[in-house]
Amino acid sequence: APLDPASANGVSWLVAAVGGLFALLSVVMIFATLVGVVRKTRQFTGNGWQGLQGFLFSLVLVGALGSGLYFVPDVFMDGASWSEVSRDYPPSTMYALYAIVAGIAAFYLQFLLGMYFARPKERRIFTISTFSVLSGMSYAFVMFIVNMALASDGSKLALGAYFILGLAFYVFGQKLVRAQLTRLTNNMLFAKRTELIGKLLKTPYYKLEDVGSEKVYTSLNNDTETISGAIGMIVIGITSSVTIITSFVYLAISSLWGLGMSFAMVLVAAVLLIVANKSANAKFNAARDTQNIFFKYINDLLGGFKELYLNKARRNDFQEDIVDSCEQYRTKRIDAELVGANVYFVGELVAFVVLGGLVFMLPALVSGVTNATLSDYVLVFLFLKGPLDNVMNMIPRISQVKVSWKRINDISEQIKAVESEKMDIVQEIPSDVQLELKDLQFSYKNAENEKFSVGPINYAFGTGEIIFITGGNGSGKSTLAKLITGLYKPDQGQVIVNGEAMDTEHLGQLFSTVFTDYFLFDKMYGIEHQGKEDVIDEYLHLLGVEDKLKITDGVFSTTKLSTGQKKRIALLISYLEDRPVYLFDEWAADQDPEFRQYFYEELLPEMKAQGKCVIAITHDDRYFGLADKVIKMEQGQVVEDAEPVLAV
Ligand SMILES: Nc1ncnc2c1ncn2[C@@H]1O[C@H](COP(=O)(O)OP(=O)(O)OP(=O)(O)O)[C@@H](O)[C@H]1O
Repeated sequence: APLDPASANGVSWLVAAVGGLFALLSVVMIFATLVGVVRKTRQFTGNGWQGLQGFLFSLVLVGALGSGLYFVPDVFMDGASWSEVSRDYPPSTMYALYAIVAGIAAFYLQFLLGMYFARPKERRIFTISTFSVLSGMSYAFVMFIVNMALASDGSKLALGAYFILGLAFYVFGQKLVRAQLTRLTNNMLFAKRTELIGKLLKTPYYKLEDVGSEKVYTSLNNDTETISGAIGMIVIGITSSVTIITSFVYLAISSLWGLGMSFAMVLVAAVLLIVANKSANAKFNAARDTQNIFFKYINDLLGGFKELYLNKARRNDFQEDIVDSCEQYRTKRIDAELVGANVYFVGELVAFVVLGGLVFMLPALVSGVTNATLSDYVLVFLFLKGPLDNVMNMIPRISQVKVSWKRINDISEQIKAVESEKMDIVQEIPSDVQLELKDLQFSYKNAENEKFSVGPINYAFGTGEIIFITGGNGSGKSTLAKLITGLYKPDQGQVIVNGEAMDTEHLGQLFSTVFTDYFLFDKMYGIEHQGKEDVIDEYLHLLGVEDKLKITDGVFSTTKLSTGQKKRIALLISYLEDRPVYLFDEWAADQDPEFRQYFYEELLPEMKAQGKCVIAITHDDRYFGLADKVIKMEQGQVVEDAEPVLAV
């Protein structure tokens, strides 16, 4: 008989224990769901016709499962009835039955409750894991049925019905698990991305400069993808592990020795795989580092395309370097992939090694191993090839996820600003400001060769004044501007606003800035443009770009403008921002002489007359006379508080 009372006893106890525990867990879940319903954190969602379909379908499946269970003695225990089973078999058999029935009933109830009283964004981990396990067991079950059919001499139709039942549960379980997982992983990806973006947008400028934008880019893009991609693999791996474990239980009935031997071999293979994988990973990491260099070259290639196009010698030199970098990547990559291929082979071979070991060695090692037992094992391991591959493939994925997860968290940690909360505080912006730079001091920490420091600087200016900052290239003008506007945090000293020291994070709210590397978004973010259409049109006209550009609902018709035109739009935007202090970093450098004159002689005085404080970094000594104060910089120091001389 396929299931004799003696060998069934142990399995029955196991089933009774697992089933009972599962039933208990389901009951706990039912209570949790009911508590949610009472507390109104869960609402009834019928899902209409689709919900009804789902219910009918689940009813059919549960019905099939119930009848399958009912006919177990008939098909698997020599045509016995349940009453005969309870009389002839050990009591554990009936306990197993009760546990299974209780488990199915409780789980089905919690499944329905969870379906009809869903909580928004619910993860349903219990349901997903159950279906994952169920699916894995069904796969193993299908294979046992085939084994039994091969061993039995009678009619195989009843076994065929179980075959179909097992298959149905396998497919249904997989479908459900994958659908849920797709949602789960994409939700996770969404959450991680938005979290990182949220953090990034609260990160002070100087922190991002320290971390480097490339790193953030790869984390946001590649690392999040790696994780979400791997989660699916890992869950499939878990389903497969269940199949393997279930099969092992089945094999234990057939021969404990065989089980021990296969278990040992699978274990050895897994350890081998982990070791091989470690070395593959180290090599992949090395390859990734060279890939980063290659990416930098691609950036240079596209960014400097014009310069390369115009000069053949430059092109050739550059090509040499970029090909060299490709070459390094190739070597490292081949190295890594060869080791990776070994890992793959180890994984692929596991099922065959176990199979061969059992067939050829087990009979020699243990006496009394029958051919029937061997063919049982062979069939099971042929079936298990897929699941074993899945589990073995899961191992490298886990380490990839670990690496990516660590990188995301590292970035997240690095950009996590201690003071980031301060960025959320909206302070009232005064219309009149007096700014005082007090012992302001700063030096670049990331400078590889020589360090550049600014300050200590003491200076005061405010509303109704035009301040020019001048000085040679690299004298620290832009650095000072970044300090004043709070883009950089001073190492020492403070910026005092209307008599009170202000946090670096809050300074930015006072300023409307146009830096030399101004970035023009294709939309007027953060600007209330409604109702200002007339003013905008007037300014577009004044700035001479009215034919070039239309602004509809704050969206620019194009950003393909000349450098000078872009700066003019920047001026318009800073005008609309209407902050008490304007800061222009060599704004006029890109403008034609007429407009330059218009900027210095009309616009700046107009801003001043409106009660703004205007700070301009400039080399235009012709217009120095217009300034109320001129700060001259040399090697990071203010050298001269030049009283303006009127230009002639
Ligand atoms: N991100 C940075 N990291 C390290 N050093 C920097 C950085 N930015 C600028 N520096 C250094 O600081 C010095 C001053 O640069 P800054 O841009 O303030 O000069 P500048 O007076 O505005 O010059 P220019 O007239 O050429 O715009 C330079 O010598 C430069 O090497």
